Amino acid sequence: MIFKTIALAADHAGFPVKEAIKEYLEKNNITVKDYGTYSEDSTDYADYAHPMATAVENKEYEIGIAVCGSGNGINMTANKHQGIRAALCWNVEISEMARLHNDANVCTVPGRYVSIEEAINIVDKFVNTVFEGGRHQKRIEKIPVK
Ligand SMILES: O=C[C@H](O)[C@H](O)[C@H](O)COP(=O)(O)O
Repeated sequence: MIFKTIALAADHAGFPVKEAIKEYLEKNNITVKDYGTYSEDSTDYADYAHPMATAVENKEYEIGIAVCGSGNGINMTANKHQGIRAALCWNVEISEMARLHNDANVCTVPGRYVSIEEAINIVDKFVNTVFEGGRHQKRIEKIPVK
């Protein structure tokens, strides 16, 4: 895997998938910081997405992986951070493109719409794909609002 330190976040809808991802990453000797949530009790995705995104933005962790029901809420929240490029990765190909073309540093997964196996495959592709650079470099540099 390219990345060795990963921050995790989820709401209640993403909790089971987040737990499976955490187990998978730890089995692969990745240093994981879990920003919660820690159960399926109803909660608010922004409370977990913001700390995860801050940690990635501050380079405490190389990338983030975040799960909510649709993936959208947690994705929107993470993308409010200047240093974050969060991509909604709903299949393996999109996950690969998010790294190849967008140098995404947060992978958001729609926990209610993918199986555990699909989620692991999405994450596996994300953490093993290198940004292509080249023409894509100047494009990602144009994303932030100055
Ligand atoms: O974008 C938001 C996420 O999909 C949430 O996980 C979802 O809205 C939670 O829904 P509920 O409160 O009905 O479990």
